Amino acid sequence: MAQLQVTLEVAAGDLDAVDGALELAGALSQTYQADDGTVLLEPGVGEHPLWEQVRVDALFPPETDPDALHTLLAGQLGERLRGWQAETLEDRAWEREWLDHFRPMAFGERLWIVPTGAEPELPAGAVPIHLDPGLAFGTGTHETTALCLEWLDGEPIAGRNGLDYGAGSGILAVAAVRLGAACCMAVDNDPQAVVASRENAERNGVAEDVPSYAVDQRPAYCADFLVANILASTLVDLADELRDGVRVGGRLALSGILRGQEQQVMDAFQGGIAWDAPRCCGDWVLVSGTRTA
Ligand SMILES: C[S@@+](CC[C@H](N)C(=O)[O-])C[C@H]1O[C@@H](n2cnc3c(N)ncnc32)[C@H](O)[C@@H]1O
Repeated sequence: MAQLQVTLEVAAGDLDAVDGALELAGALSQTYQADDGTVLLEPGVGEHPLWEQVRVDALFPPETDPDALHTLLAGQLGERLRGWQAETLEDRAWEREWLDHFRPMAFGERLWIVPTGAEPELPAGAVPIHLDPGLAFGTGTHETTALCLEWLDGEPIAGRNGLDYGAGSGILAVAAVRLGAACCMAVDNDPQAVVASRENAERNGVAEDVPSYAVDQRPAYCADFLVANILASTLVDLADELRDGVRVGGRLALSGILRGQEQQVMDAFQGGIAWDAPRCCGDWVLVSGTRTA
């Protein structure tokens, strides 16, 4: 399928924020070209002291509306969104290219994300998750996902029922069940994500315990724990629904929040949650807490 390519000119110091915003907006891949012509395929190039300006080419699914994407990114990035160009590229299996650059990665004490087909040697006690994100977000490489994986790894979720709201590839729901949860429902408003989540659950042998639904077609369900990695503005809009998705005494974790946005997200829940200390990774924050009322 043809893909939408968005090109941006980014000051090196803004690269992490732009990279994160592109991923959260649904970019399938990003490549970076420094102002000395060097082409890079890994984020973090903004840390190089000699590169003042980096060109970023990001690929999005074909159905992406460029105007809506521009509005979303402008809201996230403000003046850091510069040099915007959008064009449709010819057919190519862009969504598979990430596999060439994807290596096993550890999260928390036990979780390892492993590309489908790879069988690396892992330490004793490791819990591997085999992942092919398809076209949906959730390779485990993004800080917001990493924060959620580490949170799940540290929570007493064994035998409990979870809800992964905004599941993308289903990485968090699959991880929860592989860590011992009895069940973790995966819901998303993107039909491709529902398919990817089902496939990834099957690939990891947990399909029965990771039921995947379009968000408006899910059965009534009140979870012991809930994890939602979505943009801060969406978390604010969904606050009541997310709180009601977890039982009183249950736990919830919210990610996809840029530093400085966490208070706005917590305020949207208007009490009823006893918040833990926020956790940070790069520019991103995860807030978690216990539902009290
Ligand atoms: C940043 S991705 C997170 C994917 C995965 N959970 C992870 O942690 O890597 C956000 C996901 O939320 C979904 N999403 C966005 N708004 C939503 C909404 N209002 N209801 C349900 N899902 C939503 C998107 O389709 C996307 O798959």
